[in-house]
Amino acid sequence: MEETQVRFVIPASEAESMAQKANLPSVLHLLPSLVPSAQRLARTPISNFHVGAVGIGGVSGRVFLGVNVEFLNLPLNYSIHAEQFLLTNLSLNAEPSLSHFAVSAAPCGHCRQFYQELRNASSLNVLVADSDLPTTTATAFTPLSHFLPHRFGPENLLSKHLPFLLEPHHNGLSFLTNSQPNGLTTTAAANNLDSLRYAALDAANKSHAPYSGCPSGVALIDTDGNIHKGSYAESAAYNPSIGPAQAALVAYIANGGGHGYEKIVAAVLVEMESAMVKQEHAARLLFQTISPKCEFKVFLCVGFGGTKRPSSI
Ligand SMILES: O=c1ccn([C@H]2C[C@H](O)[C@@H](CO)O2)c(=O)[nH]1
Ligand SMILES: [Zn+2]
Repeated sequence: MEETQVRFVIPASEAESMAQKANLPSVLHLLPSLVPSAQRLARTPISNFHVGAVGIGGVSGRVFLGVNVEFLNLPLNYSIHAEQFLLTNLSLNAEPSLSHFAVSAAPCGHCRQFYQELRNASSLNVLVADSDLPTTTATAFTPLSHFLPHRFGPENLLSKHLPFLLEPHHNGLSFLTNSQPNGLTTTAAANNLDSLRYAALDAANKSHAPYSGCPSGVALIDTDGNIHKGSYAESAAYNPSIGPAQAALVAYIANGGGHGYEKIVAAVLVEMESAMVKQEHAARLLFQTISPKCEFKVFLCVGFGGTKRPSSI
């Protein structure tokens, strides 16, 4: 498919007309056709292996893209998989469900696990749009349960009455009184400190952290004065979780925030004072490494923490 500037979120009406123009029978067929365009947006300084994932929102019909992102000079577990990027992109655009997605290579075990956080995990339709596969396999959506038949998931730990990933969350967090640290020194960032703090608090309130009860959020600002925010999202299996700093970088990339990261001038993390799981050191290291001049501040909050911890046996 011809493209120069495919965007990370495509409105439903535009997706419909793209499908019609390309003579495709439905928007579902558009998903694999956009995978190569998504792949070109991947940021892979380490592997040079470009993964693209393209999904459709179950409620709005919008089409969302995801790409893999690797960071030089950091451990590999700071990387973001295309499938995780895709879910983060849905979350930051308040899309409450994903029904189908196409991806350029078979999703790894870690992504199969991360997708268990969705209420419709078993019936989520996946298409591996790998041009090396026989066409029969390459054109069929298959339920995620086929890729991960014997699953470990949220219901092993929690009640299904709690919100799943992508469903609306409000963690009831507010700032600790008198928790104002020194202001940021960069003028643009200092002028926007309140907006940044509240954007990070909002992101923390939307965080999916039912397993630890330690939600968090990050907001960052770039040299154009644009604010990008991201919410921490946990997995029942812990390790495929996505940190709040990575989630904010997904927003930065998806909003067209520029090629490198040196435009990021300040970042604010909001997390709970009493948190057992803290993001501060990991987030600071990430921003320091990718944008050495970026100022990084932490604001503590209090609150219910959103969801219940798993009960012990
Ligand atoms: O399911 C997968 C497997 C791998 N990758 C990325 C991670 C890394 O950037 C590169 C090589 O593993 O591909 C994904 O995005 N999704
Ligand atoms: Zn993966």
